[in-house]
Amino acid sequence: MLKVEGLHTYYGESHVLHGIDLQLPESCALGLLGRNGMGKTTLIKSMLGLLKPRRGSVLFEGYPITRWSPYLIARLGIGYVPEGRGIFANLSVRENLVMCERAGADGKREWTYDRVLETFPRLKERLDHGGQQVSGGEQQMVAIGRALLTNPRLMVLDEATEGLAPRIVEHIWRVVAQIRASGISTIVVDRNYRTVLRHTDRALVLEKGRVALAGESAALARDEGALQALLGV
Ligand SMILES: Nc1ncnc2c1ncn2[C@@H]1O[C@H](COP(=O)(O)OP(=O)(O)OP(=O)(O)O)[C@@H](O)[C@H]1O
Repeated sequence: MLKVEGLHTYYGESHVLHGIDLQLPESCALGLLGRNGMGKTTLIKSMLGLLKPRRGSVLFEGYPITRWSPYLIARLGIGYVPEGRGIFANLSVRENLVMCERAGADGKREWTYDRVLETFPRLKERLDHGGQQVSGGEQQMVAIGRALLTNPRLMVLDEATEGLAPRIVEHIWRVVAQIRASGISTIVVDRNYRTVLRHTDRALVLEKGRVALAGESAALARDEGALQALLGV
């Protein structure tokens, strides 16, 4: 479904990604791990057209999407929940959701406005609130709901549980599990690596813009020593 080869990305002269390779098969959940500043968000943005890699290639469903515009990449069926959520402050919760509702690239409409509200019942009482008048957890639910309403084939979640209360974090992981069970491929970035490994099939650990470790999540979870060396504080 997704294939990244030899990706190099710079901010000006600062060389941040040093030749990343990754493959994501259909219906696979991939965890992206690494300490702060190791390049996870840069990698995601480089795959989604938000940053232009200087070298390397990205292939999604057979389309060579390297350097395509983000909106064209999104239309191929990628739902993105960005770090910081990206909620439109001047739109209500309802408007934030409704504006994104559309059939997927395959014509299916499995995720509807009503289904999103069933998944996140708290939002039902907040529909007329401004996008940024609601709590951080509710904003995160809007961001996830909005991405699901595009009926994506691949969901990318960058730090979706960052700074949220434990009960909300659990809820979000349950929704991630539902998304995964429904056959949508997922890429998940999160600080809690043990939880990421429980919710994914494969994972890779970035260190200074390079893949330091990659493999099946269950196998990686048994290698606590290697994980601590790369991710421990
Ligand atoms: N806009 C930018 N301009 C210059 N350097 C940047 C910019 N954004 C990120 N960087 C640098 O690129 C490197 C990778 O950052 P990135 O945000 O991809 O890391 P990350 O693994 O996602 O970490 P975090 O969890 O902190 O978001 C860091 O050294 C960071 O300082």
